[in-house]
Amino acid sequence: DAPALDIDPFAPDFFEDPAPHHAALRDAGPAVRLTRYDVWGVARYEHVRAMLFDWQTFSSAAGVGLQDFRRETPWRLPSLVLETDPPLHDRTRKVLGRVLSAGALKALRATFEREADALVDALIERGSFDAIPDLAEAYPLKVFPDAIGMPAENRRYLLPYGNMVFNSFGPRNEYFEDAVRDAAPVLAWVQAQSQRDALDDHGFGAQIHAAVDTGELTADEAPIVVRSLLTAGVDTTVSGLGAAIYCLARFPDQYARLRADPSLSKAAFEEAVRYETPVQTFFRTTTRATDIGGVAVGEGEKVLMFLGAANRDPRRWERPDDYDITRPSAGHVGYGFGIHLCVGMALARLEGECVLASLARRVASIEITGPTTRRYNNTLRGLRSLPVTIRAA
Ligand code: HEM
Ligand SMILES: O=C(O)c1ccc(C2CC2)cc1
Repeated sequence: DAPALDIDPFAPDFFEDPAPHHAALRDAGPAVRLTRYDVWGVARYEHVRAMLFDWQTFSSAAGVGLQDFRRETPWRLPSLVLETDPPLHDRTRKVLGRVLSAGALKALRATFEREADALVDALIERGSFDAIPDLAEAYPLKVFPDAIGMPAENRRYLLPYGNMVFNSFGPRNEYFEDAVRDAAPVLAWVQAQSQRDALDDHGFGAQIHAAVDTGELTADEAPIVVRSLLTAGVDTTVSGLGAAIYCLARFPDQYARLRADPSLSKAAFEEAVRYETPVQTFFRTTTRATDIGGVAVGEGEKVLMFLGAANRDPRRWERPDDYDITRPSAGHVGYGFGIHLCVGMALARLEGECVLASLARRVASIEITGPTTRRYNNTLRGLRSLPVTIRAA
């Protein structure tokens, strides 16, 4: 019968070094029974990619976490994009896709570049700092809430809220319990911040609420669609930027290549997203009996997609464990694929490109000069601390 493993993908030894567990999962078969949670796990690139494209068989509407919304009350009101299937998904995604389109973001490029240069110059003055709070967190927390149209105060709730939600996709373990301990003020703030009157007239928030005036969204839906940006728009790019800085600090030959050609900053960010896969896992729920690479899977089963394992699958990637900024990393599943492909991808890439280009032009070297500690979260992969010393170019 089906291959089975007793691993726990939501535990410290998995978080600290997923590689051996990912290899065991890929090698055990196309789909593996995760006996600890009584769900399926899929880790090979070929099958993860196929699942992402087959939304009819592998649905998001029962939630993309371990919780099955058909059987349990969701921890929060479900997202109207992430946790829906067509046709509802089509309507809400169309609004977000327009607001966050590469064309819409052109107007932000100059601001994003200026903010990156200002932050990097200030960090050069300091010389030594912690690249996670002082750079990976500081930059998205400055540019993204501005782009949404949020007031300057109260941005401190964005990270705690993201931490809760990304933990809520996993089991109700200590990481979830710790994250939701004092949730009330944060949840109240998110609800208030998503309302039309809490957002300035020009940002992404106002543009989403304007879809009510055109009848594309109802007045009740708009705040939930805005909530999607508050949820997914910060903690993800924090992890992505942290991953990129960590890669460039660990692999100085790659940083030297970037220094020689700052136009490689977009590729360097993308390869970090493949290499570290900031969003490690998501679930789907089967809508019918099916098979994954010949392994029979029943109807109503939760299937965990290991995006991080797929992005290191030797069946798909040459030298998968090398961080190589000249590799063609197109096709990685770090942003998902198919109808739920990350709608904020262009924004994330713009942030990554701006920060890495500023570093490439202004900073001669990035050295890790203290102990790194990892953040434990049920979905997000990232460091808690990355002490570095940088030298001006
Ligand atoms: C490096 C940064 C990011 C990574 C790695 C990332 C990753 C992902 C992944 C893997 C998905 C697919 C989820 C699924 O298939 O169930 C996704 C969807 C999504 N992302 Fe991103 N994301 C990033 C940045 C952003 C940003 C900056 C925003 C908002 C501005 C955003 C908003 C969303 C939304 C709303 C969805 C749901 C789309 C849908 O279901 O149609 N993400 N992201
Ligand atoms: O719509 C949402 O609330 C939402 C929450 C988390 C994500 C993760 C994948 C980045 C995406 C969307």
